[in-house]
Amino acid sequence: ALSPDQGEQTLFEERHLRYISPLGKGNFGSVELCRYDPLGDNTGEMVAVKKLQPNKLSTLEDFKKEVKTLSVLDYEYIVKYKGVCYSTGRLSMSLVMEYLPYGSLINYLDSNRLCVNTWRLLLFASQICKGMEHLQTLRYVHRDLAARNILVASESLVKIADFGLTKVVPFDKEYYRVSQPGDSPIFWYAPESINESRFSHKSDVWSFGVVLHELFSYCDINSNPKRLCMREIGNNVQSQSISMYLANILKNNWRMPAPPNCPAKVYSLMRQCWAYDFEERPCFSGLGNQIEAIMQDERE
Ligand SMILES: COc1ccc(-c2cccc3nc(Nc4ccc(N5CCN(C)CC5)cc4)nn23)cc1
Repeated sequence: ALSPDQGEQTLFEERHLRYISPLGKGNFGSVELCRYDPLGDNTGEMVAVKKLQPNKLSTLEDFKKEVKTLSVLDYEYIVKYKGVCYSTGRLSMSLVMEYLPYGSLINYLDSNRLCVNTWRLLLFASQICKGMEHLQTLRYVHRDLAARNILVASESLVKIADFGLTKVVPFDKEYYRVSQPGDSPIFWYAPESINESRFSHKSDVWSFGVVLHELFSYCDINSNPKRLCMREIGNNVQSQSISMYLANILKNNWRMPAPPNCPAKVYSLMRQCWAYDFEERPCFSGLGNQIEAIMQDERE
């Protein structure tokens, strides 16, 4: 169990957690929709329960760090932590979070592209940007910012989820270096993350630029970052050398093209996030200001 000094842990009793349906699977384990119904009369609240499957990649220790990370993050653009559930007998534990009814941003945009206009895409972008700004104030680096990890709470609210890869930047450094990269989402990675496993707020800004591209592509599978990069690299490249080819084309200043009908000012934001030199990339607060300015223009 997490010791009491690691923040208050609301304990959910497994016997009151009623399984309803699967919400998704990842290399960490699975997330299920449950109703927490201690009264047993179906009046309990719906919750998203992330069950840990300890395997070679993710251990109980990693999971406890993820729980700790989420439990200290209390912000409107970050998925809400509710508590933990220790399963009787079995070693594992579950993370209990608020349930966001609209699901992942990818599914939402793909099935609502006709009724989501530029202004709403910019609203979502500004919310993600504010969420990232909050993470930065706590010296957290997300390391896996991608549309697949953004959840939709309502037609006008999205939240950042999945802090499985999040790390705290040491107080005496400006970056976090990862030892074993594992199965990394390299198509969302900044060059220094691909080449040196170096992660910082500025590498999160690079990934934010990729999320902007996903937003303005309405998460269309045909313009998915992996597909666009692999088309440039050549689909017949062996898998172990893909990151080297990707690092090369980025070094030679190739970048993903603007999504169809993407406003020039928005594509310019993406290109700022994709500056090769991380010192030239904007910070999240500066990005937030630029997005709000473009929203003003879109409003008129
Ligand atoms: C990788 O998979 C997940 C799945 C769920 C979550 C998660 C965490 C924390 C809160 C939370 N709320 C929802 N809501 C949600 C709603 C609907 C759906 N889909 C409904 C339609 N189905 C066909 C697919 C899932 C998925 C998630 N998902 N969710 C995170 C990662």
